[in-house]
Amino acid sequence: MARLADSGAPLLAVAGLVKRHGTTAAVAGVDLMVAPGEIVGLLGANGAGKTSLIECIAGLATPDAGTIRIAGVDAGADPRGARRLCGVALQSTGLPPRLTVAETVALFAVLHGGADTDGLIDRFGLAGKAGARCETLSGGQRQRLALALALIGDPPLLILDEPGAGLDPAIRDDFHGLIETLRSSGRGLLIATHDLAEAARLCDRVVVMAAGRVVAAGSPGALIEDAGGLVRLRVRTRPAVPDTVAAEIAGDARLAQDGELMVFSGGDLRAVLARLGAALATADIAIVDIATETASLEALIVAMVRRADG
Ligand SMILES: Nc1ncnc2c1ncn2[C@@H]1O[C@H](COP(=O)(O)OP(=O)(O)OP(=O)(O)O)[C@@H](O)[C@H]1O
Repeated sequence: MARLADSGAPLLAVAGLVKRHGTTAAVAGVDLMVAPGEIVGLLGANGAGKTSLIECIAGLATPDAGTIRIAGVDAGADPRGARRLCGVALQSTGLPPRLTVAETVALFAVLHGGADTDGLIDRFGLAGKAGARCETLSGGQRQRLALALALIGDPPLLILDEPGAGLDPAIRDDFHGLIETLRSSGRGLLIATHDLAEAARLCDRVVVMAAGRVVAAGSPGALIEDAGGLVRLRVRTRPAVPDTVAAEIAGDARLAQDGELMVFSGGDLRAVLARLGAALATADIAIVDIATETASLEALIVAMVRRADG
């Protein structure tokens, strides 16, 4: 694992992937990479093709075209070899209800290659539940067990489906901490999520899918920046800036002025900031407060998905 992580080669390289269900192209030509020590978020509306893509990568479905390489192993040529390098925690992977946590971990260890099963149970805070049947676990305990099972065989690539779904905020926070530890160990993680706060917190990059294609990719911050970054600029001065000067500062941006408060929106707000600095440098007017608002990742993705669907 460490050697693979150190090599810098992608842990996942998907190229030109197509997956059809009948006449529907659920995945219509997708390229995707995950590097060692990177968490990539897979976002998109219901039906965008995320599950179909993940099922192909996890070896649960056969693509109609394209290639998948996991830590350098071509999944088309060596599906079993590729599958061993990829740990998967899907929502649809049910836990065996009547088996205990320890029995489940032992069973997966037999199926996927030996592991320090007691160590894994401890590490995921499940030692107190080792003898409990899976059907009695809470949502958070189930998620932790699913992640522990995905790690059996020490795969360098992990695929997680909605990892924080249904968890209360404190437990979700702990769980996110666990995921970050896995990233620091050099693993690559691909996370499908509808939770944009989760994506913004965890992901180094996000890939947005719509209608089977990738419509945007980049770091959460870069996507917001590309989409215009600043959406509103609120400036309070003392005394108020005269109307005519305020209009010059606004340029092509909208301006709402109420005494000492000016709110600029809708134009090139970086240019507004520059003109504001220049205009006030020579006037006897002080800036009392300045606040910026940026687009949320959520608003941005809703807009992108609408654009791609329309
Ligand atoms: N087994 C199937 N048979 C027919 N069509 C399918 C099948 N599985 C998925 N599809 C279709 O493929 C498209 C992509 O579905 P997919 O489940 O991959 O999307 P998704 O992004 O995972 O959605 P969600 O967020 O709702 O889970 C949808 O139009 C869906 O109806």
